[in-house]
Amino acid sequence: MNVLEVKNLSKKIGKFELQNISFELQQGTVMGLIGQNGAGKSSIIRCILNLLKKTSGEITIFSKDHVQFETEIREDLGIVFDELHIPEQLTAIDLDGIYKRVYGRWDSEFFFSQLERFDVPKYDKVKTMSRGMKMKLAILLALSHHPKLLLLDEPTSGLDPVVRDEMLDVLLHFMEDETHSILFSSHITNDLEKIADTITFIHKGEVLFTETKDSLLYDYGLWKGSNEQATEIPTHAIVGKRPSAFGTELLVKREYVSPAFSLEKPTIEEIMVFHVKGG
Ligand SMILES: Nc1ncnc2c1ncn2[C@@H]1O[C@H](COP(=O)(O)OP(=O)(O)OP(=O)(O)O)[C@@H](O)[C@H]1O
Repeated sequence: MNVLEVKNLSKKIGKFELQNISFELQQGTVMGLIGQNGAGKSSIIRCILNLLKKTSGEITIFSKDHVQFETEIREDLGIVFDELHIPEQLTAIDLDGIYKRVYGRWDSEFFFSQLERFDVPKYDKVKTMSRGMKMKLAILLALSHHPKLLLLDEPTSGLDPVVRDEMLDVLLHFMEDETHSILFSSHITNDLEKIADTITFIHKGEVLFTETKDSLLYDYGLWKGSNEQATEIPTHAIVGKRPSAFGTELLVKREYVSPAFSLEKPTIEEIMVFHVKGG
């Protein structure tokens, strides 16, 4: 069952355009939306949430139209942006009081237990918190009404590796329930490598591909060798090329390359960089 379906989404924003974006998020899975700065990831999430009005296309969440059933859908959605959009003079205690009135299923007990678990202070004003603290608070605010789908827009950008790891732990814990799903936009591909099941790659407002992480990492290989040896690799196998200390580094489609060539497993970051820059 798909919890989110985006079909032929188009949206013009100034000179930028999202063009015919389509992808599906299956229940119980995590999809990573990757792409360079300015590729259109945030705009897609904003269109899904109807914060940006789409020009055309169809978006359904839990099989319901995202505009027509917006209020109903919100109860089951947890949303985190890269900035915490709440008044800075409030404390976690104040926020509990506010969210309780917004969400029917708000769970104060869960919220306070998670604040304690992740060392987020209850009585401090948001403006006195570090960026890491604020992002942990943002995620806990998004989780404490027990949503079924999390939409996360660059939640780990600007965080140190320890806090990022803690955040991923929270998300992995959320995913232990198989009815839960996450759409997670990031250009920190390391994080996605840890938790994503599928990857949708956005480039200049278009979907370049959607693939499962495992097949993505299996389908591509990284070859390193001299410039001369590189000429033996069939050109249709080459996705991208860059100079290296050895001569040349190639990202190739494994299926078109003879097993005689030794290939390394690329990272998602390498797949992204070669696609964007190495053509
Ligand atoms: N209000 C706006 N007016 C004009 N152009 C905009 C506006 N908002 C976004 N854009 C443009 O839309 C494009 C896509 O931006 P978007 O924020 O969706 O990208 P992104 O992939 O999320 O990037 P990042 O990783 O930097 O957050 C960019 O070129 C941006 O300059």
